[in-house]
Amino acid sequence: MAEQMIAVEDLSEEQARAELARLAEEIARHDALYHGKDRPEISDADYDALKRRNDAIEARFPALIRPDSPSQRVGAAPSVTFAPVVHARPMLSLDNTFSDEDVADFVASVYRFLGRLPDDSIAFTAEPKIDGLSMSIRYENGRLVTAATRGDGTTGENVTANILTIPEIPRQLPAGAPAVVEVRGEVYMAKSAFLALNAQMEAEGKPLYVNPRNTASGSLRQLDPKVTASRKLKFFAYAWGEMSDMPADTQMGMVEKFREWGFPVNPLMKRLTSTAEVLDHYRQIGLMRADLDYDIDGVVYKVDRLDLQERLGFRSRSPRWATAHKFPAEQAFTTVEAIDIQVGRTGALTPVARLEPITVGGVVVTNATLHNADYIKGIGNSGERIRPEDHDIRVGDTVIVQRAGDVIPQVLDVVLEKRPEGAVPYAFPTKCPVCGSHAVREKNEKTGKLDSVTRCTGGFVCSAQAKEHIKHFVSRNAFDIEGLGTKQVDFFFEAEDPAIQIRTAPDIFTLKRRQEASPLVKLENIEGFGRVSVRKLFDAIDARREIALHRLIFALGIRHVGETTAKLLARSYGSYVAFAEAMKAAAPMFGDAWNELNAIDGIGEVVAASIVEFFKEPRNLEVVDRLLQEITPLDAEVLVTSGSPVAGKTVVFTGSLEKFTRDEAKARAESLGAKVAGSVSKKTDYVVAGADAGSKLAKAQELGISVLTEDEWLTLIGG
Ligand SMILES: NC(=O)c1ccc[n+]([C@@H]2O[C@H](COP(=O)([O-])OP(=O)(O)OC[C@H]3O[C@@H](n4cnc5c(N)ncnc54)[C@H](O)[C@@H]3O)[C@@H](O)[C@H]2O)c1
Ligand SMILES: [Zn+2]
Repeated sequence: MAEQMIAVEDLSEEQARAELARLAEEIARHDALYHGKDRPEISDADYDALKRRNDAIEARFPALIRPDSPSQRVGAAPSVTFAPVVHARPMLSLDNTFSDEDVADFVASVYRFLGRLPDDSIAFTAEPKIDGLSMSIRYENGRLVTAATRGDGTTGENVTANILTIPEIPRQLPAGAPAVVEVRGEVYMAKSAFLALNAQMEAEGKPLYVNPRNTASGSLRQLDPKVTASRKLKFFAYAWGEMSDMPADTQMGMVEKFREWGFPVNPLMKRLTSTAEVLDHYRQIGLMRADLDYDIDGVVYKVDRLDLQERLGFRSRSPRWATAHKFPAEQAFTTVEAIDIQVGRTGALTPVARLEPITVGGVVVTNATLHNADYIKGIGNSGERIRPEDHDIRVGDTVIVQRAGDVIPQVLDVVLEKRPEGAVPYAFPTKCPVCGSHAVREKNEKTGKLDSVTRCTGGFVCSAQAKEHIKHFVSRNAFDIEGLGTKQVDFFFEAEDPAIQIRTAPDIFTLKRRQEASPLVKLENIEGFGRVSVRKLFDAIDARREIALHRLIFALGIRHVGETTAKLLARSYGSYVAFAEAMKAAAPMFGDAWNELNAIDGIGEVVAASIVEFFKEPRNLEVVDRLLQEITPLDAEVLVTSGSPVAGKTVVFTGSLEKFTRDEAKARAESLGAKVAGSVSKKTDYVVAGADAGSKLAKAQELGISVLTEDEWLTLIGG
């Protein structure tokens, strides 16, 4: 499809002849793949485009129409695997319409053909176009005798044994049905059955099926009817072939008869009289499309009155009284030209496929998300296979792209047959493409497995994340700088002039100096800032040049380090220098510093790893150093855990205490690293009993736990 095609109106006769020959061959090849093998190589939309080009050339050069032209043929030759069935009446295809104008043209052509009938006097039926395969089922004297596929329209394949495995197709018609009845309709596989089948294939480690249509067709055209039976196929009746008697005189009436005879018919079929109504129903069905349990690819319009159908008759491959109004294709094939990495506001590295532009669902798609490293390999979020092992996505691959509703386009699968030689598996970057910091996959706390997301560790410096980081930095529980709200941060971040730009946290504290040094660009002259507000802003910034340690730690925006963790860290290490040194020492993720960090109650391995990654990244340290030239973190009151005789011990206070209140006792014990519990258990280390201690004391004695008086407790903790 990529080669430059000459526009139809510019073709010379010689070129047109050659092009028609090429199209005849190419379309025949796709027909054989699609109808014969159930293995299309191009999307339906691309196929339809080839057909339309063929039609357009033939319309310009009618003399060049070939006997083997795709415009004169239906389907593909029947497979020799099945006995041939010559259809009593041919099984034709449908003309396609793609736009509202096409539909209006169709309606107008019907009126034109039938002679001057008053506006809106011709009724049309509108019903979903089921994406399955058409089937003709013949009944003689009420009994099902043959079932045949469409084949090339004249001769189909005898699949009677397979059709008999579909329970919702009656074997016997009720008394009163005509002697010869050929009911035609669509065999399809419900989406739910398709998903269940694929789930089973996956469990058995077998390759997955591509879509319900091909699977239905493949399931039906099986030599072993048992396989067909296991596939739970379904049927909708909507047309007929030979009928020894006509039981109704409208399309709607015929379908109603089928329903009475026990055939499933589509409930969304409607009889309508104006183009506007018809188009409205098309849109209604379009809205329901995703929720239906079967795939549809359009809406079929048919003239309702059978006498009018007869007058309209047929073209070579389709009736003049019907048309299929197709939905925009939601899947298409295209090639991956490159895989780029986008860095999100939280530092997530998201791979994006740059695609050769393609129309999907009526919209041009040039990019599709590839989610994460696992998705590229064909692994889902819970570690399950979503594509076969060798279907990893590579640059140069031909892929199936899907766009459903407003969802970002996705790459569904890879066409292995089209993988170019030398295509190599995609190597996911280990460094952030924006800032160069190293990127990591975290371990999931619950499962112990690697997180699917790869993240940039340079949160503090990475420009992809910087704006969000600055907003976090100035937020209420961090530096709490009044006058630097979201709007202002956006303004300073986007400012071009270095005198007013804030791109990293230290820039906040140099803003005033830069302003004073800049005679030209003055904040107070910029709309939204007055002299007063500028002075207030600088005051607010200066007021934070001394900052509580936990606020600074929180402000760094280290992943997983919230306010509570920041406080724990501040109280554990006391000063910024001690904290930073310990974190650098913990980098190998073993040894004393690492163990000490993990021993802090409330800090798990994931949090610890995240802090260590932050301090491993020299880019982060460089910015923090610049920040520390501007601010002074205040030391925190250190929580003495090491060297404390009660660190890690569990204490229960009971009875009425005289030397301290319950709250004081608890706070003191906790500051020494002890846990204070409300009840006595085997895990209790000490029970501190005041006067009138009751059941807790008894329990402690029973369990043999040390019981201390208030004084003994004070002696133990050193007063
Ligand atoms: N991707 C490929 O390589 C490739 C190749 C060949 C065909 N195709 C696709 O197959 C289709 C072309 O095949 P086609 O010639 O069968 O034409 P068609 O599918 O566009 O229309 C005719 C068929 O619609 C079906 N149909 C479903 N619901 C119907 C209803 N309610 N009333 C009447 N008919 C209904 C019938 O089976 C009928 O034969 C197109 O969608 C085309 O894109 C794709
Ligand atoms: Zn980065």
